[in-house]
Amino acid sequence: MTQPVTPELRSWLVSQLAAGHSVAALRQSMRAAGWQDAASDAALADIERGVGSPTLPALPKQARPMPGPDLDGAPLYLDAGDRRVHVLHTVTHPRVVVFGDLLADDECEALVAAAAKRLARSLTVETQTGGETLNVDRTSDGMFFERGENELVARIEQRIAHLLRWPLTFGEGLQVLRYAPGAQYRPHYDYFDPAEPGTPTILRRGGQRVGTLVMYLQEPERGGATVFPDIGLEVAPKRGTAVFFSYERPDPGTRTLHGGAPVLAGEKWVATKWLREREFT
Ligand SMILES: O=C(O)CCC(=O)C(=O)O
Ligand SMILES: [Fe+2]
Repeated sequence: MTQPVTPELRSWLVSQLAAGHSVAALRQSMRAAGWQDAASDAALADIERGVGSPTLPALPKQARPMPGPDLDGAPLYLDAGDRRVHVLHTVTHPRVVVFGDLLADDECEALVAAAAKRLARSLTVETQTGGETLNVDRTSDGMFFERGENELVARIEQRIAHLLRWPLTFGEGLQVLRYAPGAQYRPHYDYFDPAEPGTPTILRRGGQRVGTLVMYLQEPERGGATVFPDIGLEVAPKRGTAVFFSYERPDPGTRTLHGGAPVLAGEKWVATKWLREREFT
């Protein structure tokens, strides 16, 4: 006999997910409350897919959990667990939020230093082997940290999970990019293009990307804004500041086209955190 999944249970699950609880934690609480795993899994799977079922009325579209800060009451500051973050600028469609003081200067410097070592090594390897094909759309150099790789990375990931109310385990590892003068990242979407043949394989690791946080670690002297051509927004790459945006479906209609404008002088460093629909493994 399968237990019925009531609309109340469903909305409770949605709110718990939105509050940042992991699917694993919810499954455990449901088991403790006497739910059969099959019933929990069915409810969670339906919510993750954002669809209804015969026993489960479909949720209104806006109820699908998405990452994002709690802007109720138009706060000027947000509690990110271990840090008070400034709300500098918001856009509703697409959802864009610019945060000030998300990272301390010494955190930015330490991330750059740790990434620089790895970047230097990977550049050497590439020169020796002939390297990967040059991507003309992105002329920056990049590396990835493992999730929770060191104390600093773990602390920043925890802060982001708190601020954006999205489980830490749904995030990809932090990516660090360095833009030398002249380097840029042409406008693109961060979601995986459903029309690309490789996309189904990529999606097995945690579903689509649904949100992006670009954190500025080192500011160039000129240039290097993060630009959103569809909405005429340019975010200055100020150290410690970050821009967040989300996209509830992999579609240009989300107006999340964005890029890194060419750096005109100096060096720009950013760290990007991409958020997936589900646990990223
Ligand atoms: O460097 C920037 O301003 C944008 C970076 C970006 O779009 C990305 O990492 O996906
Ligand atoms: Fe991007």
